[in-house]
Amino acid sequence: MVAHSRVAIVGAGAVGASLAYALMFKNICSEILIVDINPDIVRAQVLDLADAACISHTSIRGATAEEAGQADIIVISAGAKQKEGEPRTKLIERNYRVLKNIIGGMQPIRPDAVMLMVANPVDILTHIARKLSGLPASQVIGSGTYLDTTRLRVHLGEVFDVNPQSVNAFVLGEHGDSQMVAWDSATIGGQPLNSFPEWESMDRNAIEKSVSGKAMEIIRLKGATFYGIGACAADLVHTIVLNKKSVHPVSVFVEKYGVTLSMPAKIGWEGVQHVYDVPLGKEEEERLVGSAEALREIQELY
Ligand SMILES: NC(=O)C1=CN([C@@H]2O[C@H](COP(=O)(O)OP(=O)(O)OC[C@H]3O[C@@H](n4cnc5c(N)ncnc54)[C@H](O)[C@@H]3O)[C@@H](O)[C@H]2O)C=CC1
Ligand SMILES: CC(=O)C(=O)O
Repeated sequence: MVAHSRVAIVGAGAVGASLAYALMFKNICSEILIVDINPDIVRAQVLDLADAACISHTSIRGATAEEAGQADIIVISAGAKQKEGEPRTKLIERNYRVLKNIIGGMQPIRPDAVMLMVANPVDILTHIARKLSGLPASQVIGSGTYLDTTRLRVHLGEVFDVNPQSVNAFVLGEHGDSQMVAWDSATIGGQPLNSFPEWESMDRNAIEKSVSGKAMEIIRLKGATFYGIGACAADLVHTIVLNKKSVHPVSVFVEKYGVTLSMPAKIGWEGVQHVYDVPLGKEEEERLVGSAEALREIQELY
């Protein structure tokens, strides 16, 4: 366990609770603070999670927004979620108000805190959180396409009969409808994916559709997604707390595109330490620019 590793989770619904559960069993945080506008949810989640925390080395308690502003890492998972058939961008008006309220309540935010946005639409809210919090861009990260990339790797792991963790392929751009897969740079064991015999027969459009549509399939079947993002967000917190300098696709302000979107980034104590420039084919670059444009249209409104 790391001594200075207090993590606040603002928004204690299904996503916040799944993150807390995944995080406590990593045994790297001294304390998890649970914050929500609904005091009954805070009490219920803390009571339930405390029974699990007893078997880990992390303590858990309810806290105020003001206390959350003094945590080392502040995760924001508060807000409305999509209904079946609704794009993530449809949530912006409601979740902008929620975010504004939360950031207002957390002031003064610790200047060295790292803020991790999870609520949707995550790229736009990450852009807004940076503006409202006044924190440097490198300290305000969105979970972005980490979850989509995980979904892609799970799918490719099945196609190539290999552990998904050994698939090096990224989903980039928006955590949403305009996202794209960087196929040309995808490798397994250092070997480009397009040199494998499976490449020709692989329906890449169908794979992209299945990856970007996975959230909606889960929402249709059980109303929400939470374990996948809980594990991804816990991994990002782990990377920050231990200064692991691991590379994950996260939402961050990217100079090259002038917007907040997902690119692979090296992550450690101070948040994003470096953003990598993935080599893209011409068509891929056009699609990523298209995703940036789609996001810019909305981000410019805030
Ligand atoms: N980035 C990603 O990959 C994913 C993002 N999400 C997003 O995470 C968000 C939360 O989803 P769920 O946990 O399933 O929803 P939920 O409805 O279970 O929980 C949301 C929580 O936010 C709280 N909340 C609302 N306004 C608040 C405020 N002003 N201050 C503090 N707490 C407030 C509510 O009381 C509720 O407990 C949604 O926006 C959803 O779309 C969900 C899955 C994946
Ligand atoms: C809900 C959502 O954003 C996801 O599962 O990808």
